[in-house]
Amino acid sequence: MSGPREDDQPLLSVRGLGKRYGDRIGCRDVSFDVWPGEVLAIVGESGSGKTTLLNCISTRLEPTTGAVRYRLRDGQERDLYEMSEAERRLLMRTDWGFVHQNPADGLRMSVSAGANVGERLMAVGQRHYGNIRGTAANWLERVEIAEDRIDDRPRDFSGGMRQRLQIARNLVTGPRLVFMDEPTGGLDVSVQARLLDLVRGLVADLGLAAIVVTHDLAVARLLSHRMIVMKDGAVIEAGLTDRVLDDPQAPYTQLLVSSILQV
Ligand SMILES: Nc1ncnc2c1ncn2[C@@H]1O[C@H](COP(=O)(O)OP(=O)(O)OP(=O)(O)O)[C@@H](O)[C@H]1O
Repeated sequence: MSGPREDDQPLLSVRGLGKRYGDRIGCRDVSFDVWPGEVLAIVGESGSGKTTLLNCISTRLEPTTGAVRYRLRDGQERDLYEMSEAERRLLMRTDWGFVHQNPADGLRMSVSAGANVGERLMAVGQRHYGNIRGTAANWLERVEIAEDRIDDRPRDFSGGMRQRLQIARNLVTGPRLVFMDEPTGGLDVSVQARLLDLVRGLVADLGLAAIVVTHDLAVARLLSHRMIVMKDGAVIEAGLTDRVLDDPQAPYTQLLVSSILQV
């Protein structure tokens, strides 16, 4: 799959990004671009620095070195770490989504499914109760949650339903970029397959850009246009997903790919 490039400027540009935890390296000298409508996968084994990188580019963790630039809706490009805290918070609310591996981290477990989706609309200024509930109901349907569950709480949902609800909560405000941290981790294989299909369809329909962290090459294959492979905090290979998986260049990537094929 090749990424749509209807736009000639990247949405997000990461340059020379590094994060140290004391003497320990989280990630180092990472550079890449994400284009509008493109899905980028960050893959690598446990401890390779994927989560550190995702947190640094989504402003959840301040990098030690480097820059992350983001192109706003008005076309202006801004360095995320030169923005004020208030500007960053606004961006996170209006332009970005963040799908956690554990839905409990991204949902309010004790309020209804409808409210979980609806309160995000209120956070961006919508006030009309009927419209908010209507939009929430519509989004629940889009993520295949039955209409009669709208007043149920996510703590009474299955793992797959919770994850689909978290996705609806993130997409309802029409973000341009969504970060996903192992979005299918911890789910049964059949549930994973269905969720991946759903995410793939939604991302394509909405023309969303997404950055997906996964240790699972099958997830990268299914969702992403392009991927970067990390080892010991550094990017050791990057390219179109099909190219990297079908013809890996770095010995480490060859090992990763062949170990999956043997399973
Ligand atoms: N808060 C922290 N304090 C110290 N070291 C950390 C911290 N968080 C991560 N690290 C270290 O940074 C390196 C990268 O970790 P990171 O969690 O980013 O990897 P990962 O690829 O996301 O792994 P996993 O798939 O297991 O989540 C590891 O050596 C890890 O021990």
